[in-house]
Amino acid sequence: MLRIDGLVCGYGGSQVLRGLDLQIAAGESVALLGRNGMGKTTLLRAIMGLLPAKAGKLWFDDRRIDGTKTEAIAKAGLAFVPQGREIFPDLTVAENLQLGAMGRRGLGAGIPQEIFQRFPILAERLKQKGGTLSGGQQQQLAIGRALAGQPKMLLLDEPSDGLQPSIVTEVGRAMRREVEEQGLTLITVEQNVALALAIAERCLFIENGILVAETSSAALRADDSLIHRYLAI
Ligand SMILES: Nc1ncnc2c1ncn2[C@@H]1O[C@H](COP(=O)(O)OP(=O)(O)OP(=O)(O)O)[C@@H](O)[C@H]1O
Repeated sequence: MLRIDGLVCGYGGSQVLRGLDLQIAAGESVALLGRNGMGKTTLLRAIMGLLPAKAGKLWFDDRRIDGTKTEAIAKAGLAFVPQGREIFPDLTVAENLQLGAMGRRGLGAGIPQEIFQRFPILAERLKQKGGTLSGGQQQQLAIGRALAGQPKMLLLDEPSDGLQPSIVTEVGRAMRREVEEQGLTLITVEQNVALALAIAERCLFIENGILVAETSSAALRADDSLIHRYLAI
C-alpha cells in the first residue's frame, strides 16, 4: 500500500532522512520507534507531502505521491494526526468531525457512526467547543476527525503525548479495533513502547534518518534488546 525508496528529506541544507526505504502492506499496523530527533516526524510529514522529498520515490496504492500536494494525498486516502493534536478549538466537536468527513469525502458527507463507538466521549460532547475538552478528549477528537474522512491509512504522531495512562490505554484499544475491524492501515510514531506494542504488530527502528532494524511486536515482547540499543539514552 505504501512504498518508499531512497527517501532523502530535511530542512534547509540539513538532511534528516538519508535514503530511507520502507514498505507497508494494506491492513498492517506498524510502530515507528527511535530516539528524539532521528526523523520520525519528518518521515510522516514527507509522506503527507508537507515536506518535499529531495530524492527518492514514494508510492501509495501504486500511485506516485512524491511531488504531490497534501490535499491530493489526503484525497487518495492518507490522513495524519500530528503531535499536539491540531483540532479547531473554537469549533464544536460535531463541527470538527464534520470538517474531517467533508475534507476527504466532499460536501454532505456525514460523520461515520463508528467514530462514536470508538470514542463514546465524543458523542456526549458534540456541542462542546474543541478547545474546552481535556487533553485526552482532544486527542480522541483529533483521531476521530481524521477517521471521519474514512482514510485507508492513518499516520499518528505520538498519540500518548501528555495523556494520563488510562486514556493512553483507551486510545490504544480504539486504534487496535480500527485496524482489526475496519481494516485501517496504521503507522504510529510513539515513545511509549507499551502503547506501540498494543497498537502495532510490527516495529521499525529509525536511527539517523534510515531504518536500522525491524521486528514483530511479539518478538520484541520476548526480547527487548532492540529497545535498549535504539531507544535507551
Ligand atoms: N521545522 C524544522 N526546521 C529545522 N529543523 C527541524 C525542523 N523540524 C525538525 N527539525 C530537526 O530535524 C531532526 C529530526 O526531527 P524529527 O522531528 O523528525 O525527529 P523525531 O524522530 O520525530 O523526534 P522527536 O520525538 O524529538 O520529535 C531534528 O534534528 C530536528 O531538530
